[in-house]
Amino acid sequence: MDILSIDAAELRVIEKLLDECVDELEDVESDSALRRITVLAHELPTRIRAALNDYRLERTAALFVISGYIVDQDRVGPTPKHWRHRAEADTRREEVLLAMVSSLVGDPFGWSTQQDGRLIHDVIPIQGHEHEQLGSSSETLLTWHTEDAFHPLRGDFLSFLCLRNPYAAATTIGYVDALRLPDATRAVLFEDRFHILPDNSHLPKHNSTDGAEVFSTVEEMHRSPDRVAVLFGDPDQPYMRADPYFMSVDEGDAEARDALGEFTEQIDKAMFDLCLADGDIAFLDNFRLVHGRKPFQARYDGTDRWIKRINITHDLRKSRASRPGLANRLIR
Ligand SMILES: NC(=[NH2+])NCCC[C@H](N)C(=O)O
Ligand SMILES: O=C(O)CCC(=O)C(=O)O
Ligand SMILES: [Fe+2]
Repeated sequence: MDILSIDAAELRVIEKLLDECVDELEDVESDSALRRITVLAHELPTRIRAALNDYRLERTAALFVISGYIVDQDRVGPTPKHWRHRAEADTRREEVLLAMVSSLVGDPFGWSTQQDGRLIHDVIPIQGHEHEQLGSSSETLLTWHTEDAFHPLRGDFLSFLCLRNPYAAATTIGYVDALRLPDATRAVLFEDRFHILPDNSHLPKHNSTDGAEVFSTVEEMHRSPDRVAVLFGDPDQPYMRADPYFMSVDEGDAEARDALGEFTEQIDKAMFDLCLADGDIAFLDNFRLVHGRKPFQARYDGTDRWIKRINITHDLRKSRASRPGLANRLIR
C-alpha cells in the first residue's frame, strides 16, 4: 500500500478550494457538477495530482491511501440508518472532495440497479442486513470480491472516503501479485470457464426504484451468466476478476473448479486488513486487488461506520450503449 499524508499547506489549499465551490454545486451527481468538479480538481495540490496520475497509470501499489483530510463530525451529523436517508446529512463537502480526487483517476459512474441509481454510495450498516452479503452487512464477513465482478463494464477503480469508523472495522485487501500458481492452473484461470452471478446489491429488493425495467439486463445475467476468465491481460502480470461467493463452473469441469479453489486459497492466505480512519481516502484498483470487510458489531445509534464510495472507469465510452445519454453516468 502507498500512503500520501496531506500536509498543513496542502490541507489549506484543499479547504479553500472546497470553500469556493461547495455551495454552488448543489447536486453533486448532476452532469454539470461532475464536469465542473473535474476541472476544479486541477487546482488540487500538485503532489496529490502527481500521485493520482501515477496511480492511474499503475506505477504505484494497487491500494493507495490519502490521509489527513479532517471531517467536521458535527456538520456531518449522525450516520443515517439507511442510504435512502442520506439527504438528512450534510456531506456535500466530502462528496465533492471524493468526486474531485476520483476524477483525477478516471470518470465516476454508477449503476441504475444499485442504491437507487446513486453515483456516490453510502456504505453503512443497515438494521436487518447484518448477515447479508452486502456492504450494509455487519456481523458477517463480507467475502472478498472484485467490485461488480459479474459485469463486463465494472469499474477500473473504486474510491472510498471514510467519514467515521469508531470501532476500526477492517476492510480486507488481497493483491493479485500474491499469487504463486503452477503454470497449468494459471492457464485454466485464463480461460472462459467461470460463471459470476450478479451480487445481491443489484437485486430489485435492495432498491426502491420503481419499474423493473432497469433490472432486465442484470436479471438476464442472472438467468444465463457468460463464461468468463478469472485472470486476464499480461500472462506474467495478470489482472483478476473474481467473487467466489457468487461463482461456479460448468458441471463436471473439475479442472476449473480446482483452479478456482487454488486461486481462492492463495488469495485468502494473502489478505490483509485496512482500517480506514476518519478522513482517509482510499483508492482500490479493481483489476489488481480484491476486497471485503471483516465482521463488526453495528450500533444503529448514529455513530456507526460510514464510508462514501465511487466507482471509477478509465473509459466512459465503453458503457455508452448501456447509458441512456451522454450526460447520464448510470449503467443499466
Ligand atoms: N462477495 C460479495 N459479498 N459480493 C458483493 C459485495 C457487496 C456489494 N458490492 C455491495 O455494494 O453491497
Ligand atoms: O465496508 C467496506 O470496507 C467494504 C464494502 C464493500 O466492499 C462493498 O460494499 O462492496
Ligand atoms: Fe466491495
